[in-house]
Amino acid sequence: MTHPPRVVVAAVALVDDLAVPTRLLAARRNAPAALAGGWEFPGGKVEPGESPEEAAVREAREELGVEVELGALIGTRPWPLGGLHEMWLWWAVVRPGEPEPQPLVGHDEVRWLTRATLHDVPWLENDHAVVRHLEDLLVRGTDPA
Ligand SMILES: Nc1nc2c([nH]c(=O)n2[C@H]2C[C@H](O)[C@@H](COP(=O)(O)OP(=O)(O)OP(=O)(O)O)O2)c(=O)[nH]1
Repeated sequence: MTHPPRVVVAAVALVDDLAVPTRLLAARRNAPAALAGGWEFPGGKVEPGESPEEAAVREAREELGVEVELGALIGTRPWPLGGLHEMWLWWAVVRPGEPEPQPLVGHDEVRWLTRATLHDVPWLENDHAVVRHLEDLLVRGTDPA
């Protein structure tokens, strides 16, 4: 039996520094109801005629109001998100001179997490594998007391 191809989602693991990432931006979804309140990586579906990289940059602009620079892809293949979607995820940083990321569209809060606080928010179920993967890659930064 064949299955329809998964919908491709492009997203960013926005960090403070590509070489030495110590904090990661998580965003809390405000819709749809089934996902609202869950934390995720800013991103969304790749549109026709767009590369996944272009989609990741566009979604960061639309959702957070910032221009980002992409780093390396995280993992060697897309991360499965349940049976319907798969997610390409890039390291990324906010470009110099840009404002702080804001929850403009799709989210009602954004929060910088460190390795120590990475699991303090309820990540979407489908993101648990990639979040565990990132835990090993985030450098232990100093948390505010
Ligand atoms: N952006 C993003 N989506 C995720 C993550 N984890 C996860 O399961 N998803 C799911 C939720 C959605 O079903 C799908 C992404 O769709 P979306 O609703 O964010 O896409 P979009 O911005 O293009 O929205 P729309 O215009 O189609 O409504 O992937 C994640 O970490 N980031």
